[in-house]
Amino acid sequence: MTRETAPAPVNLRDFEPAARARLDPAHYDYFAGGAQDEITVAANEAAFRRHTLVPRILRGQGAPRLEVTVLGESASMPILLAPTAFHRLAHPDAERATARAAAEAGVIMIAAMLSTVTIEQIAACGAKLWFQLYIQPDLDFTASLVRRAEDAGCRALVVTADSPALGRNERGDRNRFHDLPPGIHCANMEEEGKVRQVVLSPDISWRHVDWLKETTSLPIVLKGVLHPEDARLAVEHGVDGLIVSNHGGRQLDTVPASLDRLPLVAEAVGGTVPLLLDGGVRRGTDVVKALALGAAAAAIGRPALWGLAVAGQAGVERVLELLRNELANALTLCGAASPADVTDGLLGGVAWK
Ligand SMILES: Cc1cc2nc3c(=O)[nH]c(=O)nc-3n(C[C@H](O)[C@H](O)[C@H](O)COP(=O)(O)O)c2cc1C
Ligand SMILES: O=C(O)C(=O)c1ccccc1
Repeated sequence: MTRETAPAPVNLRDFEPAARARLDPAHYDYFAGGAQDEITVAANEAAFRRHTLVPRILRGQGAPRLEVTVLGESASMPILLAPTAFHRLAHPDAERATARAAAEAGVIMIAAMLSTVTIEQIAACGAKLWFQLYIQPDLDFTASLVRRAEDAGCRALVVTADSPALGRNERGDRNRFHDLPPGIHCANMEEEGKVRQVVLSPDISWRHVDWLKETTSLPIVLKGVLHPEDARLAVEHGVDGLIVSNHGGRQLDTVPASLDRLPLVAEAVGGTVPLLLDGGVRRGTDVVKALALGAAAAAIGRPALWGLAVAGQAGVERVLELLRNELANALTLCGAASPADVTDGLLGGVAWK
């Protein structure tokens, strides 16, 4: 028997080839790719595979409850949508489809500053939102973006700190993909009919974090923390949460897997601020491992884009539903009643290096 249509995706990884079949190859490469040799891209997923889980038995805990509260915001499960740029490349409904899916699933969406519809349009879709910011050297402009995010109802600011320059994506070079296609632009950067250039500035420093704290009363989450000393500095500077992240392997290549940095960062902050983890999260068991190593929640980047490319809002919803079901099943099989019930006692160590 020959199949006339591809089988429906049954897990997050299945969404990638399905998305690839629908996307312009240059756009697929932009989403999938990482810096240079993509060693860090591979390391992120590999790190989850190395860690083992040792379930507890006969705990009679019933079906697990998945709800969590992160920085005062409740969510239906400990999974967020990581900020990713340019959703319009994946689907005409763009970030609106992603936000509607997040609203439906009850998860927090971290809306990227470089979205292809405005933060106000995203906010109208009903999801719990945090706003991701690349601090621009023009602080008046940055402050105006912060005001817009506040006014739109965003409940935290996620400051991406791992991007003093853009990483080197050679797939983009090969494809000569350096500009957005006509009709697609960074909607938040539009001013009087012109679109401002985005600056990833090597001048951004802790001074800017201090400035931002004076500028907004929203909680500030620093994204891209890998060094325990930076985690300590972040707490000293009054940051409210950290995302342990290597930007999905898209910035400096040969950086270690974010999961492998999580225990060091957790030790450095000693429970003073909540930690989130992104990079390579593809399975419910990955989320359990992130929680066991000290994260309050995990975020997914590319899988949501694959869902968006395959079926718009419904595709992102399906990605979240699959991950939710896997997480519930993994927690049940671990004998854990809730995310808070997950400790490093469930970890069996690293199986191989
Ligand atoms: C296509 C794409 C665009 C991204 N754009 C941004 C961005 O604008 N700002 C940001 O802080 N991180 C950005 N990221 C990084 C994600 O927030 C996240 O750290 C990463 O995707 C997590 O890894 P994963 O894709 O393996 O889940 C982007 C990632 C991808 C794949
Ligand atoms: O692609 C990315 O990962 C990203 O963060 C970015 C940064 C600047 C411009 C476009 C995307």
